[in-house]
Amino acid sequence: MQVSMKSYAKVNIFLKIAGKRDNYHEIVSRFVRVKNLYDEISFTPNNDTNEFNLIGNFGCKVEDNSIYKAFLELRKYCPKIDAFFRVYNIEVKKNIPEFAGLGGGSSNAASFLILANKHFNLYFKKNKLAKIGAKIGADVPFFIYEYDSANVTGIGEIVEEFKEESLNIEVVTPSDIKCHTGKIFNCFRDEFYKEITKDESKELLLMKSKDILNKLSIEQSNDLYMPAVTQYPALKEYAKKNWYFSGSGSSFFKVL
Ligand SMILES: C[C@](O)(CO)[C@H](O)COP(=O)(O)OP(=O)(O)OC[C@H]1O[C@@H](n2ccc(N)nc2=O)[C@H](O)[C@@H]1O
Ligand SMILES: Nc1ncnc2c1ncn2[C@@H]1O[C@H](COP(=O)(O)OP(=O)(O)OP(=O)(O)O)[C@@H](O)[C@H]1O
Repeated sequence: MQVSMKSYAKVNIFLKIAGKRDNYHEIVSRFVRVKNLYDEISFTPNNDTNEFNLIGNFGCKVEDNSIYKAFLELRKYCPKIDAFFRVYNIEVKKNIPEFAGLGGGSSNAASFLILANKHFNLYFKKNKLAKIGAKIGADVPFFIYEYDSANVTGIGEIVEEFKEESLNIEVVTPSDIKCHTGKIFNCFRDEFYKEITKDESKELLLMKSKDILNKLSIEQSNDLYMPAVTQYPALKEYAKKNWYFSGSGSSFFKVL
């Protein structure tokens, strides 16, 4: 018996900083799922290692993997999953590039929690799964709710569905530039710090994604763009008209 689900990428139509919270930043952002770019996560039988077994093309050790971290968090609420994952594998067909501003690791963690919630009949509600997910990464709550478009605030834990037409998004990820999220937030804090006003925030959160991109430049739409270009100057070569920057990068995207 096999269970599986798609683990989508996301882009940030806009990402503005609204304040600081310890060494994190409060954000005001529109997240949109990219329906044609996803990993596939499955629980598959025949794990003969008698321990947690994660199969997939990752750039990090198992103990640093967001899926493993999600497993450890969920096990606190449901110890029986330990025995299950000694005889079942977690297999991930990776398509989302890492360090790309596409939420790959966060999306995988959320998909693991959603799949396990169903498979083990835990009946945890979305807000409980989102609370568990928030401990693993700031973007995990967005993926837990499974909205196509959402307004995300707080440090990523406040997720409100935004109803709009389904968007067709094209993504380009420079293969040779790996953007470290923490490094880019720190550069923003040190060299580019400013906070969005309440009025501007209110206006953007009400606007359709296409209208936002027609109104704002790449620099205006994402506060992390200039810090990213400062840290990784080679990004400039990829900046083209009507292309925008997702999260902390390195990906650019276009709404078709
Ligand atoms: C840039 C975004 O991807 C936008 O969607 C998110 O804000 C970042 O989400 P993420 O990659 O899941 O971030 P995490 O892995 O939780 O945090 C990585 C590092 O980014 C910085 N960070 C992250 C999120 C946030 N709201 N403020 C921050 O300052 C912190 O230094 C943190 O140590
Ligand atoms: N399941 C996973 N899939 C991809 N990367 C993962 C995973 N678990 C941990 N990581 C690690 O997380 C780090 C960042 O990867 P991730 O893909 O989440 O960054 P990102 O694409 O920049 O996401 P974001 O949009 O949140 O910044 C890398 O070191 C990567 O190896």
